[in-house]
Amino acid sequence: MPYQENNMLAQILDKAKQQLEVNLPFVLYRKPNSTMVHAGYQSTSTVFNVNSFDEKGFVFAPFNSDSPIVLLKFDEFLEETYESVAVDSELEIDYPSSTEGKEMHIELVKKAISKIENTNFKKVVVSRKIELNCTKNPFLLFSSLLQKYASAFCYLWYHPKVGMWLGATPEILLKLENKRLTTMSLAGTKSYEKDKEVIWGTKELVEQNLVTEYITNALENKVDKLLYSKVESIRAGNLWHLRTKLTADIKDESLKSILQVLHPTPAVCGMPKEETKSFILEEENYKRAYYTGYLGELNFKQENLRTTRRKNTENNAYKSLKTVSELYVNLRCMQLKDAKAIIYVGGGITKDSDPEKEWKETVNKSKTMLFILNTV
Ligand SMILES: C=C(O[C@H]1C=CC=C(C(=O)O)[C@@H]1O)C(=O)O
Repeated sequence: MPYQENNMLAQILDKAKQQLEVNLPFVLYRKPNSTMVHAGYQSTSTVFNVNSFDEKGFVFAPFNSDSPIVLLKFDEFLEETYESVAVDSELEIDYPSSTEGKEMHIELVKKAISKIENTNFKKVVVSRKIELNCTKNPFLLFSSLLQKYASAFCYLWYHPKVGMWLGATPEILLKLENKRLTTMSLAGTKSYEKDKEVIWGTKELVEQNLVTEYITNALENKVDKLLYSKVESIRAGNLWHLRTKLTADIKDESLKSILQVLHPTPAVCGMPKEETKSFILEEENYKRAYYTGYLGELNFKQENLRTTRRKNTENNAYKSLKTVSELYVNLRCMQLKDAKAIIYVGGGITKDSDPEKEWKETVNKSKTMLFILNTV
């Protein structure tokens, strides 16, 4: 059944449509496991950049620093909740049997494996893009994402001078509430199969552990009280991933310095960071742009209503303001451009990678966006 637009979001969507008609920037987004859509609209087409990370707004950052880190400054901000409807989330779709780009991707994976065997590389994430004709309404695509991927961060982002992007990412880069930091190490992929338990192999366990190791080292001198959750399997649409949640208190460090060491993590780049990044920039056959960058709220003010423990006080609640940044890694995303949808997908390569399986993994990852394109 074709996807119907959600009436409860009429105001937010109408305003975004008006922005698009006159080429003005906006972003619509929904956080994981929430039914509230946030919408920010900018009233000029200026491209604002992030430099100090003390700026406030919605940040949209590329994988590499050759594209600007864009900041949407909201002149109007709306929020609306919607009702989620039960959807068939089995994501059974026929992937178009195209093997376009297969040879090239397999060559790239083999090169990455050879680098790991012959140099100090431990892991490198290589990726590709898939271009499809698409004239679908972006607002319908976004509304569909909301219903299909409840546990993802879903967004539709537009700036006339940068482009239009849409995604449903399972990965948080960081959340910083005053000095309290939350991040995650997410890696390792298996297909989701109904009623079947996921069984992880050594390749995925090692691959994910490298990300945890990297984050630990990166944060070592910058935080206190670093704590880890146990490694858990989390579902993201038609896939399973391995995840460890990390929390800490940052020392006297700026958000900028934390981001400098975290981004790009080996969930999207590799180990060692600079060498694997150069490999990606030289050897991948296209430009990632904002895929594997990050996006989200920068320095939002949140009101905290705290209740004091003292009894018999009339005024026993007080308000405090905290500064919150919540940034997600731009994965399971696509760009809408010139009547095309460009889907971006990649995977972590280690010494145990099998090129054919790595190809299949990118095919499976592309289904997150393909499912939306095929059902709207
Ligand atoms: C690079 C991607 O996923 C990353 C996140 C989770 C699992 C991954 C993996 O198993 O390779 C990747 O590191 C992508 O979806 O394009």
